Amino acid sequence: MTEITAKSIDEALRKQLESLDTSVDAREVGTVVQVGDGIARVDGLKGAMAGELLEFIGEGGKTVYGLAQNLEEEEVGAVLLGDVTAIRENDQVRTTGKIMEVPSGKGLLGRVVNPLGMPIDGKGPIKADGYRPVEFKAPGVISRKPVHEPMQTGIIAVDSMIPIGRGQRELIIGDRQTGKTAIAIDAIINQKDNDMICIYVAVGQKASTVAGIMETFEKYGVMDKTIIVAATAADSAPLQYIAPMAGAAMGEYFVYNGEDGKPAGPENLGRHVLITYDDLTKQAVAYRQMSLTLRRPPGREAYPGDIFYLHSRLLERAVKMNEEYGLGSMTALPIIETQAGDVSAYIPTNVISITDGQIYLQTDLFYQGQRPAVDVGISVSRVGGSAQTKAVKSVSGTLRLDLAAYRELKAFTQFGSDLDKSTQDQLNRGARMTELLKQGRYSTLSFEEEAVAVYAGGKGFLDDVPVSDVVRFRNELIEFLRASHADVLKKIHDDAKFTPESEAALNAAIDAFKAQFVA
Ligand SMILES: Nc1ncnc2c1ncn2[C@@H]1O[C@H](COP(=O)(O)OP(=O)(O)OP(=O)(O)O)[C@@H](O)[C@H]1O
Repeated sequence: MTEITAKSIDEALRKQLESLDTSVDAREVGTVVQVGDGIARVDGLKGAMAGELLEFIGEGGKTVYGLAQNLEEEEVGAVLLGDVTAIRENDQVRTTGKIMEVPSGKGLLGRVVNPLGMPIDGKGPIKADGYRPVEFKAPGVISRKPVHEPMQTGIIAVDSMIPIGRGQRELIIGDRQTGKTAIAIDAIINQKDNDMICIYVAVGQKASTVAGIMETFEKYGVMDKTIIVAATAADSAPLQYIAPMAGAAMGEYFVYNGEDGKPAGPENLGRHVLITYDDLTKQAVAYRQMSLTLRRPPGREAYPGDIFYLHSRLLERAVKMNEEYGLGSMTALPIIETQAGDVSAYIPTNVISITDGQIYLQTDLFYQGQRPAVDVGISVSRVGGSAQTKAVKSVSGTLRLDLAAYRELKAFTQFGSDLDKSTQDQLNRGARMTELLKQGRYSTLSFEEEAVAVYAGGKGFLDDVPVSDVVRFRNELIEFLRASHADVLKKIHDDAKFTPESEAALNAAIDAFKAQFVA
C-alpha cells in the first residue's frame, strides 16, 4: 500500500482537475439593495467593469439588463435599460463580462430600431450579421487619412461656403425651430444616388416626428439605405443616452467591413456612412438625469464632470480610414439646440470645440425668410475646403467676398441715401447673392447645379433680375439646363471644374435662358 502523503494527495487532486474539461463560468452574482428612478444599487459585484452589461433577474425569472455606471467600494450603481418595474430589492444580479453590444449589419438598413437594435417599425424581426460594442475606441491617427472627398448636402449655402468632407464632424447649431433637422434630412436625401449609407439618430423626439421622418425618407427613396435609431421622448434616460453610441456602432459595421461583411482592408474597401445625431443636447440632458439619480457630483449647469468626455468619445468615432484599412469613412452631423442664441452655454461650447466646424442657424434670418437660415458670416468648416469640388470652390470665393462686403455696406449705408455707383452695385450684387442662397426643403441640387447657380450670380447674370425673382430665375435656369443643355451640366460634372469650353457653353446657355425669362 502506498503511503498517503501531502504530496500524493496534491498530485491526485491536480490530475483530477486536469482531466476536467468543462469551462468555468466565473460570473459574479450580487443582490439589488435599492431600486428606483430607473437606477439600481447592487451589492456583491466586486469585479464589475465600468459600462459592463449586468443581468438582473426579476420576478418570475424575467431578465432586465442594466449598465454598471458607478463602481464604488461597497456597491455598484447601475442604470436599468428595460422594464424597471420588474426589479425589486433582493433580486439577483449577474455580471456578463461584456460591455453592451447592438446588432449590426445590412439587415438593419431600411429599418427603424430602438437603441438596443430592436425593430420598432412593425416590419418583423431583423437578421443581424453580428454585434458591435456601443462603446468603441476610436482609431488613432496612424490608421486615418486626411479628409479629402466631398460629402455633398445639396444645399447651396452649405456646399459652397461651409463644405463638408467625408469623415468630418460638422456641428449644426441654432435655436429651436430654425431648420436644424431640415438640413440634416436634406443632407440624407441628397445621398440618394451615391454609395453613402445614412443613419439618423433621433434622441428625445416625439414618436410621431420620427414616423414623419421615416415617411419622408421613403418618399424620397433613401429609406432603403438608411437606419433610423430612435429613443423617443417617452423612452427612459439611459436609452436616450445610449442612442447616439448605438447609432455609431451600427455605422461602424459598414466602415470597418467590406461589402462581403469581412474586415475592410486594401482589397476589401470599407463603406461610407453619414450619421446625424438629432440632437446631442437632449442626450446630454438624459445623461445629466442619469448622473444625478446615480448621485454623481453635479458640475457646471448640473451636468456631470465627464459630459465633455461623453461627446468627444462619440464624435472621435467619425473617421476617414487610410488605404490599409479600406478607405471607409463616417461623417458625423451632430445637432445642438441653443437657448436664445447662447452659444457660450456649457454643452454648445463643448461640442463646438470638439467638431471640425459649425453651421450656425439664426432665428432672425429664419423669420426674415432667409431659409435655410445659415449665418454664413460665422459658420465655418475647418477641414472641408480640401474636400470641396473644384467647380464649386472656384465660384464660392467671390460669393464669400460679395456677401462679406454686402453685410458691411448694408449696416453702413442704413444712414445715408446718397450712394456712389460702385457702392450701389455692391449692394445690388450682395442682395442677389443672399437671395441665391435661399432654398426650399427637399430640393437639393447636384454640385454642378450648385456651381452653375453661384456662377450665374458671380458673373453678374443676375444683376438686372429683380431681387424678388432671383430664386425663380435660379430654379428655372436649372430646369432649363437639365432639359435642353444637359451636356453642359454633364461636362462640368465630369471635369469637376470649369474649363474655358464649359464656361463658354454655359455663358451661351444662360444668355439663351435669359432671353426667354420673363421677370
Ligand atoms: N429651407 C427651408 N425652407 C422652408 N421651410 C423650412 C426650411 N427649413 C426648415 N423649414 C421649416 O421650419 C420649421 C422648423 O424646421 P426644423 O424642424 O428642421 O427645425 P429644428 O431647428 O430642427 O426644430 P426643433 O427645434 O423642433 O428641433 C419646419 O416647419 C420646416 O418645415
